[in-house]
Amino acid sequence: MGVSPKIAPSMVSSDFANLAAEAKRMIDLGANWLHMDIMVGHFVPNLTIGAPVIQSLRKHTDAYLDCHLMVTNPMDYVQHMATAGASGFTFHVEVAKENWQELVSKIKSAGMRPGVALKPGTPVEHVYPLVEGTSPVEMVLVMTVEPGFGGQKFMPDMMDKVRALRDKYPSLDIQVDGGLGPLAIDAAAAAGANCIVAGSSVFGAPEPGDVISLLRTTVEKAQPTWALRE
Ligand SMILES: O=C(CO)[C@@H](O)[C@H](O)COP(=O)(O)O
Repeated sequence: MGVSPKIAPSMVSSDFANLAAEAKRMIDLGANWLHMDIMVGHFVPNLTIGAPVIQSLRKHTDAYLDCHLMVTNPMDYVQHMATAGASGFTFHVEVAKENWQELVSKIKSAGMRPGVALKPGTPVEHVYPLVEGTSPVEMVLVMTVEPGFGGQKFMPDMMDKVRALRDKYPSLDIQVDGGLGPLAIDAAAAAGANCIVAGSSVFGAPEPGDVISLLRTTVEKAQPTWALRE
């Protein structure tokens, strides 16, 4: 199995006034990626950060900045995010429509890694063409809450999507995001997720490093079972 666990604290749960220090703390505690939620008041009813904050953070870290764009017009943000120093650019399939190939090419040409996300109500089949295209995405993000806010409850029904993706694409990065922590990780890892986003469970823990390492070891233990199931 070629996919390694990638644990990505969701920085929307961090202290934004101390973002550089929070980012360093997470990487020092064993995080692989930093998950950056870009919300601009449409597509989701919340506002967080944009390219200027990514640019500021980039001056303080060389970590992989895994950017999830909850926007209706992802194409408009590709160059801004690349210039700011984003590493991954994940857009939503619900807004990608027929121009997704151009969007993926643009993301790659700008030097970022493309991913596609789907909301809880979106059938998993909608992302298959983007994984199988001539210029495919490199990660699928299965939302396990309605996007927009941290601290919501994990939706176990979404694991059918993760299982379907893992059975179809053994070496694809499959990310889950929303309500992940010590209680939900067993289900997510067993289904086949290897990229784990966790906000409140990490930042709210007395020992965030213990949560990061539990998330990682649970994925590592589940990995050998993925190829064995019927
Ligand atoms: O993108 C989102 C929500 O839209 C997530 O990244 C959450 O911010 C994760 O937070 P928790 O559910 O882990 O608290």
